Amino acid sequence: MTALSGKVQTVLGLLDPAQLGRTMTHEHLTMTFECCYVPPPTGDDAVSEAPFEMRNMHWLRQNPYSSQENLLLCQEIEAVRDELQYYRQAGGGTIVENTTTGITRNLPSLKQLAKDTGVNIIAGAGFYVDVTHSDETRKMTVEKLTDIIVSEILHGADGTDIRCGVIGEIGTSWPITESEKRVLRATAHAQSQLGCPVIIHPGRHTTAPTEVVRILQEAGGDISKTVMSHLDRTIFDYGELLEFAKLGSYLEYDLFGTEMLDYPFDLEIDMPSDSQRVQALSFLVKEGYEDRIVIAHDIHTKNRLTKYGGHGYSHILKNIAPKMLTRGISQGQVDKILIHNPKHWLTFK
Ligand SMILES: CCC(=O)NCCS(=O)(=O)O
Repeated sequence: MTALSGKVQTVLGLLDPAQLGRTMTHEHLTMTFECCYVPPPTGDDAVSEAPFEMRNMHWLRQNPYSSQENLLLCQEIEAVRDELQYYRQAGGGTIVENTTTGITRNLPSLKQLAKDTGVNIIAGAGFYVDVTHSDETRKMTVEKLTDIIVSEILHGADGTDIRCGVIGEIGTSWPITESEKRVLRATAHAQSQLGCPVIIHPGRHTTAPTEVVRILQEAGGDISKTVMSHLDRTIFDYGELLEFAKLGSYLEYDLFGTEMLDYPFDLEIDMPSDSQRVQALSFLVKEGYEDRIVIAHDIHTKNRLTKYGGHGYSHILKNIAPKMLTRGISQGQVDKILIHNPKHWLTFK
C-alpha cells in the first residue's frame, strides 16, 4: 500500500478512478519523432519537403515518417487543444499520454492542456527505444534507472513537480538491446514498489511481446497491470494471439486510424485496416478476453490531426465504437473496453 493506492494520478493530481470516463490508453499530445525519420521513396524528395497542403495529404498518409515536418507534433499545441475540446464533446474523459524520455515529453504543456480542456491527462514515466537513449542512460544501472522512474511518479519529472501516472510507453526494439533490458527490469522493480500501471512498446516481431513479458516477470513485474501496445502491427495469426493473451497482460489495439500500404519500419508487415482491427477485437471478445482489451489511436504525427484532414483523437468514439456494435460486440463490452478496463489498469494497487 502507498499513498497512491486506489487512486489514478493525472498531471493535475490524484483522481478517483470513477471520474476517468472513456479513456484512450495510448496517445501523444506533444512529442517529436525525428528518431524514426525514413528517407522518402525514390523520386519523392520534393513532396517530402513540401509545405502541408491538401494535395499532399494522401502522400503523407502513405509516407508519414518521410516528412521531417510531420514528425514535429510538438508544434501543434493549439490544434491539439481544439481536438481535446472536441474529444470532450464526443464523450471522452481521459487520455494516457505515452511520451517518455527520448521523444520530448513536455509536462508543463500537458498540464496546461488538462486545465484548458477538462480532459484528464495521465503522463508516462521512463524511456523510449534504444536509439533515443542518451550515453548517460546507457551507462545507468538498473538501480539508478529504477530510482529515476520511481521519482518521476512520486515527485515529478524533467525538473518539474508534475507527476507521471503510468510507466511507459517503455520502448523496446527487436532484438531487445541490453540498455532496453535494463530499462525493462527497472520498470518491473518500480512497478513492484509502487503498484502502478505499465505500458510497453514491443519490437516489430511476433515473439517480441512474449519476450518482454518474460523479462518483466523475471524481474518481479505484475503482468496483470501491464498493457502490451501495438498488437495490431505485431501479432497477426489468431492462434499466436491467443497464446500471447494467455500470459495475462492487457491487449492493446492502438493504431486505429492508421491505414497505409507500405509500413516503412518493416516492409514484410501489412498494416491492418480499421475493419480488420475491429475483427480482431471481436475475435478476442468471443474468446473471453473482454476484460483485457484496451484501444487507442497512438497519434504521433501531425497528419493525423483533424487540422490536416486526419481522423483526430475522437475517431474511436465517433466511428469505431459504433462499428464494434455491428460486429458482435455489445454495448456493455464496448464500455468495458473504453471505460472499465482502462480504469482498472490505471488504478494504483
Ligand atoms: C512514439 C509513437 C510510437 O512509437 N508509435 C508506434 C509506431 S509503430 O511502431 O507502431 O509503427
